[in-house]
Amino acid sequence: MLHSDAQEDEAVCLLRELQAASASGGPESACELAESFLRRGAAVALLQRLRSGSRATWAVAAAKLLEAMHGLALGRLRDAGWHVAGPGAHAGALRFVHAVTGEEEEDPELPGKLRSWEARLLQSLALLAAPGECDVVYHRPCCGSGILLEKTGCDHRAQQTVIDIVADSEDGHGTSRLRQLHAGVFKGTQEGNHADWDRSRPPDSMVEPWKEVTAAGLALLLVAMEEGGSSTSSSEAAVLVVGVGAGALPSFLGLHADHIRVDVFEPANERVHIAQRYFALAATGAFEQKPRGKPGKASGACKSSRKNRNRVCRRWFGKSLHKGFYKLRAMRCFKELLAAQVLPKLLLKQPRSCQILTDLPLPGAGSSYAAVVVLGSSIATGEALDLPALAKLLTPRGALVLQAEGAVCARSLAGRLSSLWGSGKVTQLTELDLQEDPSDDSTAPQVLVAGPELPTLSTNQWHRYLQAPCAAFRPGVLDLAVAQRTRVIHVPNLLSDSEMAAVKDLARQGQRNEASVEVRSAPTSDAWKVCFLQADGLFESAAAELKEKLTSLARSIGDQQGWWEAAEATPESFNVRVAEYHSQAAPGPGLPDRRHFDMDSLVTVDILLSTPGVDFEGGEFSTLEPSGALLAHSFGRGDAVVFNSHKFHCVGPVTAGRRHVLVVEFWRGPSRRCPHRCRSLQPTCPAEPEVSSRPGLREAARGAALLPFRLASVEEDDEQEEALLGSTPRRLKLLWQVNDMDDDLPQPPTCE
Ligand SMILES: O=C(O)CCC(=O)C(=O)O
Ligand SMILES: [Fe+2]
Repeated sequence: MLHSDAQEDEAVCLLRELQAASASGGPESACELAESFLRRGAAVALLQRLRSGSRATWAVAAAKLLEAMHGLALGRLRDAGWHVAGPGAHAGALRFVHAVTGEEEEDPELPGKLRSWEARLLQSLALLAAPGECDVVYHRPCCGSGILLEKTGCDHRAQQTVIDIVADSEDGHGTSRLRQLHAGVFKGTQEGNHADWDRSRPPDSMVEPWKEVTAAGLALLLVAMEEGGSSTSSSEAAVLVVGVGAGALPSFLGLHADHIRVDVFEPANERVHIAQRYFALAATGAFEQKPRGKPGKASGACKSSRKNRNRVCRRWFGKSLHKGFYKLRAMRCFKELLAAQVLPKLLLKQPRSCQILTDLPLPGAGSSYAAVVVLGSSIATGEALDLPALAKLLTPRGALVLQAEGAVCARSLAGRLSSLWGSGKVTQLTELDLQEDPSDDSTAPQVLVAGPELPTLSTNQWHRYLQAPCAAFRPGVLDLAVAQRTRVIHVPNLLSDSEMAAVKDLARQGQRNEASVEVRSAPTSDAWKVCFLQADGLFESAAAELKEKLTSLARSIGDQQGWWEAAEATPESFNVRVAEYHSQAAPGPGLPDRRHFDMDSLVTVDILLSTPGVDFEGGEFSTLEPSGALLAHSFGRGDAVVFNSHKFHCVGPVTAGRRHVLVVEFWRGPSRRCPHRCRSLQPTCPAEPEVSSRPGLREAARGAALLPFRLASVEEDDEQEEALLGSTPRRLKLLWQVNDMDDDLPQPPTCE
């Protein structure tokens, strides 16, 4: 990009201004000045000029300005006790340590007034200023072309920026590249409201934040319900996505639901161009601007079959993937070649293209959609949305799925949707967050779903329409909210001394197989070790009687307590999922997460094998009750606590000695023999011994294409009293679970 001397001067002038402010008014006013530069869109412009390198003076001034701004933020943080400890876990982040408390934070709070996004951006400027770590690959300012993009009345919303961040990957092997799309003023690499694509993964993996997973999940569910309702219908199911963004949702649907037609309404050619060229969106349609160069360099999905990868690896390297491929890891040039040119062309499944529409289709013109999805910050405020027009595009059972930005926007959108179909046909969704304080959802992302025949949202529906076709069994667990109201049953003296000795002996045998031991306190310490006794069938072969005893105990308690529908409880569908021998030495973390639960299991039997107060101190087992209080359950050596696996439970830190427990989880699936806590809903787990030794079986064990996530829990938001009165929409909290089936398989080569 050409720039005039006037613009060149601008960088130098800004720098002088900043230096003068630092010298005279102190860091406070210098920080304010720096923030005002950022508010006016200076960061990307500075970075871009820095990269251009052709104008030495300009580049030097830009670098100095970025460094000076970064220095101001660091000075402020240092004053508050925070020091840089190194790169953070995420590309583009720094890790800070507090000198007094020792706390580690990627995003420590700056004291005083500096809590804005500008402050956060100031903190990450080091990355932007360090050559080679960050690249602006596309930038189109919306007004003006100087560093300061300010134009009266312009909020720079139309500005589009694509940046690449190159940083050390977590495993320390080379680098990983993160690509981000920012609409509007660049607010820093850590800011939430942008598309994030880790380019070592396929573009559909951009569907990760809760709101996107929710939109994708609802779209799939609505389509499946539609198809389920009229199997004779000849017309193909369709979804309309309003606004292309980085193309994450259409890419996802095109890959995981390639029988669905996906239309994308996007009148701005430039946005389609960005999604195609920089985010590998496969698109067709009568939009004007064709992408320049090769579309989507690293396009496609790493979901290709291992067989395919091996074929290509043999062709290119004369070796198969399993035998020695990883030795080539160090050869970066190979990796780059593989990632950029070989894999996309030869290996990867091509997603079905979406169709770009530059005008909304006319109602009744042959297009009706099971779901119309509106995501993205620029339209999420909803003002400009013609909801009645979108509503007319729905099939009779279809629904609108809208992202709302914050609670205020959600309320106003809900009001507008209610006027279409009545408040009973609108549901407001937020995240069921197990980690965070559940009382604070004012800033949580929200998704609204509304339609003339709004479907019931439940894990049962999800299972029936989307999971059942590719899962061998239904977990049949209680929804979380119901499970919290169940009781913990104390069974004194369940195991005799000799039975406990036998368990310890079993653990000694199990520990010989390194693969069946997991260090849960890693990387901080090795205080807490878990040995999976069911691995290789050890638990069932060497402890058959004990297994029988625990199974019948767990089953009868569950029956008695009503933890499942009587009709579901057949003896064949109640088996040991995992038998864990835990050993935790002081100082050990316990299991601090108060909302931890044993997902997908029905009953957990937890047997204490050490004497509290003698063998160990601390390590108290508690449950989080619906009242919000922690209820401690004291149990002695040989005793068991038996509880519904979906009830929240936790363990206090072990402060002295060593605590041993045997934790056995039962589920609807088959008895597992794999060396981990299995998450596969297939008849066999890919990591089971006989499966992993036979590649053919292994492919089969993965079964039909599973979606990468599923609906794990739906909780009614009972804090919302008006909802009960029927004056506001229903509010539900959704929890999504990752279906990471490939956990135990060798990872595909990392692409750059
Ligand atoms: O240590 C315990 O008593 C319980 C452990 C547990 O809940 C788990 O590992 O899931
Ligand atoms: Fe647990």
